Amino acid sequence: MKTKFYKYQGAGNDFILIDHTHSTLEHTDNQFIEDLCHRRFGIGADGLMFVTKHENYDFEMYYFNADGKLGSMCGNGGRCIVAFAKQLGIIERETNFLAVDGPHYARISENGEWVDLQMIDVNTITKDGEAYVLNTGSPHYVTIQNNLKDFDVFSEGKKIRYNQIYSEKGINVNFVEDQGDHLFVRTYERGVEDETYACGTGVTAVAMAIAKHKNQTGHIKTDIKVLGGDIKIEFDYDGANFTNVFLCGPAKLVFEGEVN
Ligand SMILES: N[C@@H](CCC[C@H](N)C(=O)O)C(=O)O
Repeated sequence: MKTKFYKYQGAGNDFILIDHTHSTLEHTDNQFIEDLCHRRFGIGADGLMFVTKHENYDFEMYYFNADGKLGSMCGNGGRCIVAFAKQLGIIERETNFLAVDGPHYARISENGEWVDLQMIDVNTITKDGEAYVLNTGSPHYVTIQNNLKDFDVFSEGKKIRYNQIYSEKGINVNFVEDQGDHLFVRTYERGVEDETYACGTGVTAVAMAIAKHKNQTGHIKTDIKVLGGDIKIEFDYDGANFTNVFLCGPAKLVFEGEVN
């Protein structure tokens, strides 16, 4: 049987999307998902998502990392699945949907190519040496790095992700350089086990860590550059809790096709 798929990207974080609204998602073939995400032998993607029906929400998001395993929240994936739900006619320009970390509100721009996604509130940031560790739907490690353009994100990120503290559960590792009017961020992603062009929960974690680092409070807007484009983060921070958190950026259909 052939399965129709759609390929989306959000700031270069790319995903395979499959409409599964006709039936519930009871079994998943994790090897097949890994094969489809493979960049040489498959379609190629950082992850794969199913959109399914839900009684109390517009839809439910199921996200798998490129390794074929069920992931934690994917922010850029969340923005792409919202654009996909609009393409399928499930929603108009606003939605409330369910993901692995709970309900999310999102709104789509008039041209359909920019999605603002509300993320979970965060009230815990810990430190690991000079680095910040927090969960924005997925676990993140944030560390400041000078000359980030020339830094070996793959090797250094992998070392942290697989060190004694994090190797069992894994962690996404973000390196950030303050470039004045914006932050430049590069991320080593768990589940892809490589650097990706963008990580939505990652840049959200970075914006929060930098606000804490600089002792900023109030309504904070952060412009972020990643390898795949530009992302904006907004939240309120009272010195302890991050609320009204929005991850805003592009979400675009790249191509569609069928797999056997
Ligand atoms: N690319 C994602 C993060 C996806 C989750 C992650 N790889 C994990 O399971 O740890 C994003 O945009 O947030």
